[in-house]
Amino acid sequence: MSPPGQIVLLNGASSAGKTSLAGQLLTVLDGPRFRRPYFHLSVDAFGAMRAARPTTQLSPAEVTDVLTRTRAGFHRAVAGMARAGNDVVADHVLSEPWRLRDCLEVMAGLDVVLVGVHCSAEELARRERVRGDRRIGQAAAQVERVHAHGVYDVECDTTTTTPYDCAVRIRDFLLARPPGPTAFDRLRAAAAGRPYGR
Ligand SMILES: Nc1ncnc2c1ncn2[C@@H]1O[C@H](COP(=O)(O)OP(=O)(O)OP(=O)(O)O)[C@@H](O)[C@H]1O
Repeated sequence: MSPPGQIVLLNGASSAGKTSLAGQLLTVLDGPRFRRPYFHLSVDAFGAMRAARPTTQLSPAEVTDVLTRTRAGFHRAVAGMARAGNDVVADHVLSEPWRLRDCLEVMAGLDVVLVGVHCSAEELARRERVRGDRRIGQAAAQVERVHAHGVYDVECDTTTTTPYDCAVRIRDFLLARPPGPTAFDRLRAAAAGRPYGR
């Protein structure tokens, strides 16, 4: 079996530009320093795999259970791909604390690079209006919860930066990663009540 792959985990509100950035990353993470092709695993794509049964047939609690299982399965699929030796760009919305806790647990022992994908509230609302398939204001309402844990390895702001330039910023970070604990290391230590450096 190959050595485990790397997980580049993009976290940001809806419309922050995660999908666009992931597409660029798959192109930019190339060349002699990136010997294996990255895969893009998207939480939205996992949702789209579900049978399109009308949710009216399910109680609100059942809908919540389906969505929770979908996301828990996504976390395990991302970890499984990496454990099989694949490098992965995963995009997610860490808007509920359990999602991050679950990723910290199921991705234990793997190299995870946590990327904060930011965007201004005004630009999020503009994108929602253009897309037409998102409720206006939904993304801005998520922002605080999505970034509540406050720790990243690298961050980008898509408000005025193109997906390509954000991808180059992340590539440059990966090529010159500082030594020391990763964001996931620090979040795990904080969860265990022993913050790094104390
Ligand atoms: N850096 C950027 N600059 C300008 N527009 C962008 C940028 N990134 C994404 N967009 C636009 O914003 C919209 C949402 O982008 P995208 O689907 O990549 O976001 P997302 O974070 O994956 O959203 P969701 O979580 O809702 O699927 C698209 O119309 C896209 O073209």
